[in-house]
Amino acid sequence: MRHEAGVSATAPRLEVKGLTRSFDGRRVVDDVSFQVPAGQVTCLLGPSGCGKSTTLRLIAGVDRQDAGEIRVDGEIIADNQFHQPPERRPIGLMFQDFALFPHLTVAENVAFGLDGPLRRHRDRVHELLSRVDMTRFYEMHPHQLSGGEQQRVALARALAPRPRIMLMDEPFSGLDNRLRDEVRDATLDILREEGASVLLVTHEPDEAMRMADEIALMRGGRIVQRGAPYNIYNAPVDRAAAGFFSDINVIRGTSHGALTETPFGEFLTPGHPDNTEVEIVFRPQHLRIDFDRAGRGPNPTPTHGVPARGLVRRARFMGRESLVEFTMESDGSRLHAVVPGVFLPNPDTPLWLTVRRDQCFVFPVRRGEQAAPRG
Ligand SMILES: Nc1ncnc2c1ncn2[C@@H]1O[C@H](COP(=O)(O)OP(=O)(O)OP(=O)(O)O)[C@@H](O)[C@H]1O
Repeated sequence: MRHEAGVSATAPRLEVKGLTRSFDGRRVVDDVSFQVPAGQVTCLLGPSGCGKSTTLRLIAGVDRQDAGEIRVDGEIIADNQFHQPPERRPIGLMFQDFALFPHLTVAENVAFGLDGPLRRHRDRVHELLSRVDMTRFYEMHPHQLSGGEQQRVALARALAPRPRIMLMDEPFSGLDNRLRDEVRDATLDILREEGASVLLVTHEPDEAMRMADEIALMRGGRIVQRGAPYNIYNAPVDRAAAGFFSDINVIRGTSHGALTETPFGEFLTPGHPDNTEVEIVFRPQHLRIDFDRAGRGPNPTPTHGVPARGLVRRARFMGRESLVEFTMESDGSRLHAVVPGVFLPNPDTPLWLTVRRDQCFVFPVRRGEQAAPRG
């Protein structure tokens, strides 16, 4: 590692600044900067192809950036001149195709990244296997283990050299749903106990919300938003960021005097100049449903505004909740509601809908963006 004068004792464990990488003239990682503090989990979250894995590969050192720098505990491991080889970086890797070596036993696999033969590392290997609850498999070979067990051995192997940072690229995607939650939580506990900082790549918002202290949302090679899961979910920077975490409803209107008229009454749209088109975005769980009483709905309230009538298009039971799709009488647009438990009204049932005002996000309409679907 290149040592520099003035390295701060409180430097982040991992710091990435202005990282850029192009392939065939296309920037797939574009000026990416973020930090991972010691002992914390940061998730790079984004759709397929947005540059998450490439970012991870640059940090691992298996690929080289065109520009930018990477520091660990304040010390440069890669910049425009210097490139520390991957095996010298204090970084552990767990990738999707985490394949264990089939001809080595579980213990030999775990000892693989340590210098010298297994007999010199028996204590450390035992400690790691006990931590992942796999000591009884010590002498076995990978083909004798289930997917989840192999995953745990892979974690023990990655942890063996005591990496300061663990890079994980969709490491749980090969596991079935129930096993995944279990392995995910156990892995996180172990990584925290070991004091490793984690950078996890995933395209699944649920996984990021479950694991991350901080989420860095990526799109088109750039980080578009960073923050704690709660903040990213509840204060998305734009419509796409809101829509990445759940279905969303979108109502369009034109702002006049910081107000926008909609079928649900007027919405406050401060900061949007007169005559700009805006989108009012909210999640399906914030669309409230009331029964039709002789052609009337509930009275308007400050929290829910004015009710608007919709006809049920279809309703589906999803297990813990029901998803009801409406066609709005006012303009034929479609809205979705999520209702806890079982609620399966017949198609064409008229119902009244209101929107939780404090759960709405207002964004300017960008050129080329699609309008909400119509029924
Ligand atoms: N070695 C390469 N040569 C050319 N293009 C590449 C190379 N590696 C990645 N790319 C391209 O860079 C873009 C980003 O790829 P990357 O694997 O980083 O995305 P990702 O966000 O991890 O996606 P996924 O979730 O599907 O793995 C993609 O369009 C990919 O085709």
